[in-house]
Amino acid sequence: MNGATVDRMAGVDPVPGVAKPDPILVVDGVRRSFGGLTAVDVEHLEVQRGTITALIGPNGAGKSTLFNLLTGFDRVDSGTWTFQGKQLNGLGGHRIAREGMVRTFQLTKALTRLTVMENMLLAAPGQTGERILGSFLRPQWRKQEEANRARAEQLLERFKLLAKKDEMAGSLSGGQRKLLEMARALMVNPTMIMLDEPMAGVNPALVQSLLEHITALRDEGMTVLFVEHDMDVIMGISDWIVVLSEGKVIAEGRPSDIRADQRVIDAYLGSGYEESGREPQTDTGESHE
Ligand SMILES: Nc1ncnc2c1ncn2[C@@H]1O[C@H](COP(=O)(O)OP(=O)(O)OP(=O)(O)O)[C@@H](O)[C@H]1O
Repeated sequence: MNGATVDRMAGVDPVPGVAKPDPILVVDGVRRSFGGLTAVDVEHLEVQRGTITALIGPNGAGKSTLFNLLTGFDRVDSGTWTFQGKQLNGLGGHRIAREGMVRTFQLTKALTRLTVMENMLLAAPGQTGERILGSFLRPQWRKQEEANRARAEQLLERFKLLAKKDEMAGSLSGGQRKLLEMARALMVNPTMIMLDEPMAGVNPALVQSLLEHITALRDEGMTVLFVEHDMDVIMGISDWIVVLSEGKVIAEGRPSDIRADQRVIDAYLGSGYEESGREPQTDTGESHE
């Protein structure tokens, strides 16, 4: 399961902005400021199809903001990005999800007062607006609903949540909510999944299971981009790591490249990381998304 056992990035130089052989996502000149603060300033970034890529960096580096911009939950000040060759600027989150790029949130968005199944069905394609049409085309609508329910059951089974399908999402543990969040994201059958801190607040017993789910998605051909602070997780499953600091990509490479990169050690990992193999000293407080 370790990204290091197969080099999916063979021949790619560990240089910020480096071109990839088969990029699914290409970001150019994406900038976003809040008042006088430049939160994101990414000159060029490519994400290789079919890999697990980690986006790491200190608190406030701009990781969540970049996720929000690319997935249509915030607007860029300038810049463009393409997903599978299609420019996504200006599209909202639902449209972008329909293009095949979905994301999860740092603080899970599971609706606590709906059941697990209801949460899944809400994430299904065609949930917004199409119900009105559905009232005129009821048989098709019912067929769609049945297909959505079947897919939801399949995914809940995969994520070991099927037994909980009629329970309120609010009754799930933190880790189970993360699993539900992943299952929900998969309802639209995406090509790429972006996970914002999938391990935050997860009981260690479930971390391994989440890791296996993430690597399984990659092994089935999906592209995974994830933000995470846990260095063991990052180094263990990533094919490639992108390091953001003050909104800019300061390094990218394989885990072995990143571990040895002096700029990354200075900006994020801290001296002593290499010897101890420990997590960097960072506050992972979830004050915002
Ligand atoms: N809506 C907002 N309004 C004002 N400032 C914001 C907003 N969102 C983010 N910021 C600021 O932009 C910078 C980047 O924040 P962002 O949340 O993207 O960082 P991050 O790398 O995801 O951090 P963390 O690891 O703590 O989640 C921070 O200085 C943050 O305070």
